[in-house]
Amino acid sequence: MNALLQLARHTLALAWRSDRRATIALGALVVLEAFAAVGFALSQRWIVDNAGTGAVVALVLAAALGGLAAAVNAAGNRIVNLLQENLAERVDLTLNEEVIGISTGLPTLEHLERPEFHDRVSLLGKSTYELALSGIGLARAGSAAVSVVLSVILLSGIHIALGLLVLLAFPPIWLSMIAQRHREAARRRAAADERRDERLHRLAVEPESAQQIRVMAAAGAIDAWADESRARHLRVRDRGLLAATGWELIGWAIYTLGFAATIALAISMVGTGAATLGSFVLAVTLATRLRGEVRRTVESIKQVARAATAAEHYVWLKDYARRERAVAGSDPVTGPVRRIELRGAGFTYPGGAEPVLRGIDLTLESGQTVALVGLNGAGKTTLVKLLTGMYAPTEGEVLLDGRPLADFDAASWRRRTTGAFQDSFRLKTTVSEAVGVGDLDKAGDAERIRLAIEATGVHAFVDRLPEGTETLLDRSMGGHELSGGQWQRLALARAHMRTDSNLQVLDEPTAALDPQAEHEVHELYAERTADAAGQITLLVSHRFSTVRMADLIVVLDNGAIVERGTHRDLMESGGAYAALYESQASQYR
Ligand SMILES: Nc1ncnc2c1ncn2[C@@H]1O[C@H](COP(=O)(O)OP(=O)(O)OP(=O)(O)O)[C@@H](O)[C@H]1O
Repeated sequence: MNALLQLARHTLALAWRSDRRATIALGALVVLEAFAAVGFALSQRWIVDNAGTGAVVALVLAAALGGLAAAVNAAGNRIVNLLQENLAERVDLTLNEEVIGISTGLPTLEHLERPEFHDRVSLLGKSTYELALSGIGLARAGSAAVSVVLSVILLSGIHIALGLLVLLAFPPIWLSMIAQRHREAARRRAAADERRDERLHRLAVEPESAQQIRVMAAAGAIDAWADESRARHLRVRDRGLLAATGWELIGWAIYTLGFAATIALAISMVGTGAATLGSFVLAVTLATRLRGEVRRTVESIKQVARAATAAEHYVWLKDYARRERAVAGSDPVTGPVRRIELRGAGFTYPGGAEPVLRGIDLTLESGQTVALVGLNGAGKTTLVKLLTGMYAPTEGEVLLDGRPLADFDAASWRRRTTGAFQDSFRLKTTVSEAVGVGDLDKAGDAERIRLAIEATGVHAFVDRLPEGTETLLDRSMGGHELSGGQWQRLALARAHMRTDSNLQVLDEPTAALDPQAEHEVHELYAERTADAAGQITLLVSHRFSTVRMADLIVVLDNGAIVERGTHRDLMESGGAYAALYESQASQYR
């Protein structure tokens, strides 16, 4: 009962937030429907019993009542369906916004590593229709119940056995609830395969992946993997559906037998004179309608049960966000941070068996450029994620001027960080929007955007675009497409927007640039580090010509720091760094 009330509260609030007028209109129509059903049956009895008695007024009133009830029923149904569609679309939008808000409002990105989070978001996304209609489903179940009670009172007046017909409603209702549980459990089991299927199939139509898939002639294989996942999730869902249908059929078989017995009883009562013909018509009309009411109740219950599962995902997501926010720090990062430290820091990804970072002790001082080097998979990007507060270390801590990063409000630390990354995302907006978003406070400042564009060399190709910085970067919308290197430069300009950052991270953002361009970019950031008070630059690169300029070079191997020092120190010590540097330099020679 408590869960039902919670569901009603959540879904009504959602519907209310999405479209007030539609919610009120639907509520009013559902109440009218409850009385229309009984009104129609009563009018039938009065018409039959008064036919041929000369009671014209009674006949006219009975006919008017019948007509009105039938009209409310027919028109009501149609309007309810229309309003429901409309409301469902709006609730869908509201829910999407809320889920995005929950995801982006979380202090770290840890939730994105959790399959359960993705499963619940995707199941919720597929159930917004049910969730939108569940408030109305509950109201309809209530209205059907009122209608059933009124029918039972009238039927019992004819014969108590007819009144008991209502008991027959319980097997289909109860068994349909069991059926629904089977369906939901199957959907839950199928969710991961369903996501994989969708994701793989999407690869074929997204421009970034479609080309590479064709070059490798891998479309068939990827399609086959997607099909395997589809076959698996459909098999699981079909099995659930089969079990559910079986339970529902048993319920309706019991009901149909009872219904046939009732009609037989009503016929025999008219035969023995125990009931008038009008009462017989009333009994048949009510019994028939009762079947409709039971069916309506069963449908509403199904809808509500589906919505209850969706609401459970919704409540889970909200609770998850609340729990995460409750343990997150709230102190704002104010003045420039002079020292960022990692102390005994280790990290294991959620669900991961092995730590990918262990025992990291490292201090970054303001004014320093620190380079991280190491083989693929050594843990460089993960270290960056800890420093930018995307993940909290699972061991040890990150300190800002001696205080744990966990004490600070994550958003305020992010406002003090900036960066460009190896897999920078392609923001397909206008050039100025794609750059301006690097510092939202200055996103409308054309002068600031221009400076960022010029400093990073983006103007060299943007000025040749048909509408300059107002050019739309989206081919699918008739806009312009950039090359891989141009997209990377745009990401660098975005990172350049923020002038009051404390930590700037360059995590291989120049892989697609030519060596000369890369060199210029790193010089630019080194200048920024020297100029701005409190600026710390963290550089991840595989190009040693760039790395050698750093004040401190840190070599990571298999999640641990194995060497640190300046280029000269490390070359003199002749360790891992010197070997890596030599092997790259000899290739150039
Ligand atoms: N989101 C993730 N979930 C689980 N494991 C991950 C995740 N991201 C990275 N890893 C694992 O963590 C280890 C370190 O990865 P990381 O990206 O930090 O390495 P890297 O040194 O930056 O490598 P590269 O030079 O290839 O960019 C790898 O073994 C990788 O498989």
